[in-house]
Amino acid sequence: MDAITTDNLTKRFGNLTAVDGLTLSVAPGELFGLVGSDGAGKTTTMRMLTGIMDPTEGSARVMGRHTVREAEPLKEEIGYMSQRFGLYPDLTVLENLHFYADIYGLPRRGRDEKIGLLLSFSNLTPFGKRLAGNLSGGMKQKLGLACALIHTPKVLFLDEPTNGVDPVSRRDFWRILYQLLREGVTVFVATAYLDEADRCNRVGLIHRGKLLACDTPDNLRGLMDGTILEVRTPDPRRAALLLRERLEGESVGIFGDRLHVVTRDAEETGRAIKAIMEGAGVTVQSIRPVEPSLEDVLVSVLSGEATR
Ligand SMILES: Nc1ncnc2c1ncn2[C@@H]1O[C@H](COP(=O)(O)OP(=O)(O)OP(=O)(O)O)[C@@H](O)[C@H]1O
Repeated sequence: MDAITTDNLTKRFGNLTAVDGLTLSVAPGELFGLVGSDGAGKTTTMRMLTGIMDPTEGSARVMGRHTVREAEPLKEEIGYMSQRFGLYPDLTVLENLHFYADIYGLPRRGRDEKIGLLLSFSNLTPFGKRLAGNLSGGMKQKLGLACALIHTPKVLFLDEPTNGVDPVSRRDFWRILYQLLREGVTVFVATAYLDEADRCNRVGLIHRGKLLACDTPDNLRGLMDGTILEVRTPDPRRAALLLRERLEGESVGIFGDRLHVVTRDAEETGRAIKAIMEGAGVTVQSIRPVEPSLEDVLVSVLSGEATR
């Protein structure tokens, strides 16, 4: 049995279709990433999968439970960390965990052991008595995760769990997720960070409610049409403006201090880039073909969508 299955899952708000005919399945123990920009439909998908919101059309099952007809028993199988996860800032770390233990009706016996385990698992043991409101952003996220795990769920839903968290805490958070995976938990994570998507077993790219592609990160990279030329220059912004204006039909993206140009003819385009930039007095440090990143794939799939 799959951990998650959806069939034509759809949600409309008036004229707006927030989630449009989503059909996918996630295997038990899999780490699945739902990737898309703001407003793509990730949160709405999560709300339907966790039984909080009913679909307008279609259906979903999680651990075999129908998300509408069996919403109550479903809640025992899943943990959900939403974007505005309900931590109580005036309660301590320990009190927050006890609060969630009460909500899930965790028996008194064994409760302290479970909370102790979760605290050490999330590296929060020394902070048990600190008010949640006084925790750093990264620690808040870890406490949120610990609370979502209080009842030992089989499937964990995380909605942009590391949004706004510093890189070190993000890495820490992912280390904890990998540990959960080793324990057999299925993780469904929504993220706008493509480096995080790259850590998933499979990734679904969602845009305007539609699933545009769904595969392993490697196979998604294989979807790239053409070669990526990486251009290094001290002035990437000016170079991008110039190349966008002068290179016909090629897509030009800025990736930090580099440009990525997608082309079907690497040699010819490489020569053209050099001539255009040098002609305009913009220094070319190097031009070389590179492996596409997931971000390249997303940009390429979305630009294909835009011209459709
Ligand atoms: N309750 C609602 N009523 C009306 N429109 C809504 C509602 N919830 C979401 N939407 C709209 O549905 C679309 C998808 O929103 P959703 O929150 O699912 O996207 P998202 O990918 O999670 O983005 P974000 O990360 O910004 O939350 C958006 O256009 C949003 O404005």
